[in-house]
Amino acid sequence: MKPTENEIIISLRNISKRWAGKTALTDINFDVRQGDFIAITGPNGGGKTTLLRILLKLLKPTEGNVTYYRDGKPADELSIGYLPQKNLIDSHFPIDVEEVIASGLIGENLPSNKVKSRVKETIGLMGLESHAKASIGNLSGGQLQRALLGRAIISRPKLLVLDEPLSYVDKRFEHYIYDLVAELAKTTTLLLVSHEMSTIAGMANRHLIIDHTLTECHSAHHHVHYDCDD
Ligand SMILES: Nc1ncnc2c1ncn2[C@@H]1O[C@H](COP(=O)(O)OP(=O)(O)OP(=O)(O)O)[C@@H](O)[C@H]1O
Repeated sequence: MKPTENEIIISLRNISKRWAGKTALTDINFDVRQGDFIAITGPNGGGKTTLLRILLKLLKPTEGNVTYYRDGKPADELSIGYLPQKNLIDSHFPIDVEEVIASGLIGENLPSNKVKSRVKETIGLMGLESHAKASIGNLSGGQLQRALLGRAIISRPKLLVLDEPLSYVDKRFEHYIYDLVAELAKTTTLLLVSHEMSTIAGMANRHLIIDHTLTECHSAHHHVHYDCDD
């Protein structure tokens, strides 16, 4: 599939990142367009998470610029839902599933009854009804992953950034997440980091390999070798 011709919502220009002299990313340039479903893959340590964090403005690049656009004009903010890699979460933080999911609505200024109904709906969507009051430290890896995915989607963001959404999720729920992502892709711009060759990356319309530099592939069969087939 060809990239969509819709308007640009994020542009990255000449992004480089170095940590203590070690280069994580070199001269990355790309645009995210509204309606894109972008799958990002690449070897361990290639810089995928670093790139996502720069794109989310959680991390400053050593060089280069990230610009958000709304209605074609540069904007300070963009509504983004983010599912981080599970190992970036402190699961000892004393917070329960309902609170984690509700925290995805911070800044939305919704009335409390609306917040309640959205939380309930999202908990149902994530199959976490029986764990709503469980502290996140007592969840299995897959349950925590679902709670974090619920937090990422509850605000119905314009862009959803998913870093390895299938890690820790069991086979049964994996299919459920495929279907959910397919459904979300109809209305939401998606950026998905996925290690392995997977059906989920096959749903994307653009495929990027990040191995310190960026390569955009024009077929979806590159995941095994981290190399474009074409
Ligand atoms: N906070 C940090 N301080 C120092 N170096 C870092 C930091 N975060 C990442 N790095 C380094 O930057 C490089 C890219 O890491 P990053 O986590 O972005 O890769 P990745 O492609 O997401 O890897 P993985 O597939 O293992 O998740 C690695 O060499 C890593 O050690």
